[in-house]
Amino acid sequence: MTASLQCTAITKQFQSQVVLKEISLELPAGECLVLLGPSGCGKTTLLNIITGMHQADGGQLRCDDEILDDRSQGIHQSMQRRGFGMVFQDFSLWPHMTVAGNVEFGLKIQGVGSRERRARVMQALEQVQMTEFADRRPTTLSGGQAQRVAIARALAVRPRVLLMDEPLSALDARLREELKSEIGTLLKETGTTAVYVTHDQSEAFTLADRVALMYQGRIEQLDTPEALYARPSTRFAASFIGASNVIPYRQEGDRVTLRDRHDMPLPTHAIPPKGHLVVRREHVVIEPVGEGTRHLNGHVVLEGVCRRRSFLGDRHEILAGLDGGLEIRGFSQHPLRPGDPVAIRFPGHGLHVVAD
Ligand SMILES: Nc1ncnc2c1ncn2[C@@H]1O[C@H](COP(=O)(O)OP(=O)(O)OP(=O)(O)O)[C@@H](O)[C@H]1O
Repeated sequence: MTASLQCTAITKQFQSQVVLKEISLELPAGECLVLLGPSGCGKTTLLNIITGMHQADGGQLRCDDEILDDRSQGIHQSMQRRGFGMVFQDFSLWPHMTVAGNVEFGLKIQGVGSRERRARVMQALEQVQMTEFADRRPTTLSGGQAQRVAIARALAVRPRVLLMDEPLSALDARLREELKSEIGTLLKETGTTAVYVTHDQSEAFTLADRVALMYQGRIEQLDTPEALYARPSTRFAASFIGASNVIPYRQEGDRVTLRDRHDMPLPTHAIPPKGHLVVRREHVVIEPVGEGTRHLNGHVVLEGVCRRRSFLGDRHEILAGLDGGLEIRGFSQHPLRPGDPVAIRFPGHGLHVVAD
C-alpha cells in the first residue's frame, strides 16, 4: 500500500522569484524523509507540489510508476486522486464533527463499508492513544490531543504517502518532545512513507531515515542524520547542523592558518589548500591556561580569553575570543570567568573540512 516517491529536476517560480531549483530526490517506500532548512528555503513549496496543491513549472514527480506532475506532458493529478494523507500545523479538524467523525470522514469518501470503518477508526484512535475521546468535539481538545486526532485521521485512510508540514510547531516544548517520538514510532510501526517538513533539527534527527537539508531552493545535502552531523558537505550544512565552529583556513606545508592569523600544525592530512575547518562544540576542550596546558599531549592548542560561559549542568559551554575577532565555542569542566586566559584544544578526531 505504502509507496515510493521520486522528484526529478523539480522547479518552481513565483512571479520572478525562483523558489525551487531543480530538486531531485528519491524516497523509497516506508522511509521517512525530513525536509529541513531555514525559513523561506522552499520546504513548504516542495511539499505542496507533492500534495498537488501547486504544480511544478518543470521536472517530474512520480509515485511508484505513476506520473503525478509533469508539465511537459500536461500531467497534473488532483490532490484527491493522489491518495496522500496530510497533517498541518493548525490541526484543521472539522469542528462540527466528533473526533470519531473526523477520523471516519475520509473512509466514507473512500467508500469503506460501515463495519470496517468503525474498526479502522478505533484502530487509528488507538494508535494515537485517543480512543476515550472518540465522542468529543475537537473544540474540547488540547492542542496535543487535536494533533493526535489529525494524525489518526490521516493514517486511517492508509495513505500511500503521509505528508506533514510543521505538525508540532503550535505545541509547547514538552508536548513537542512527546509527540515527536510517538510520530516516529507510529511511522515505523505502520511502515508509512512520509515526508515531514520542519526547521527544527531535533525533530529532523528523531524522525528522519534521511534528511534533505534545503537552502535557497536547493538540496544542500541529502543524508542520514548521522552522516549530516558527522560529515556536512558544505559550509551551510556545517553551520546549520549542530553547534559548530566553522573557521576559514589556509594550508601551507604542514601548517594551517586560521582566519589568516592563528597558526597551528596540520590537524588532519590531505585537506584542500583552503576552505573551512569544522569543529563541533563538543570536540573543543577549553581549559584555564596553566596547569591544563601542560597535559595536552601534542594536541592543537590555541590561546584566547573566555568571553562568555553558560552552565549546562554537567559542564560549561565557553565562548572563547582570540586575536583578530575569531571566536570558538567549546566545553569546559572549569567554571571559567569572562576575561580568564584560556587554552583551546582541538582533539584530532573531531575535525572535518569543507570547501569554501
Ligand atoms: N503562493 C506564493 N506566492 C508567492 N511567493 C510564494 C508563495 N509561496 C511561497 N512563496 C515564496 O517562496 C519562498 C519559499 O517559501 P516556502 O513557504 O516554501 O518556504 P519554507 O522553507 O517552507 O519557509 P517556512 O519555514 O518559513 O515556512 C518564500 O520566499 C516565499 O515568500
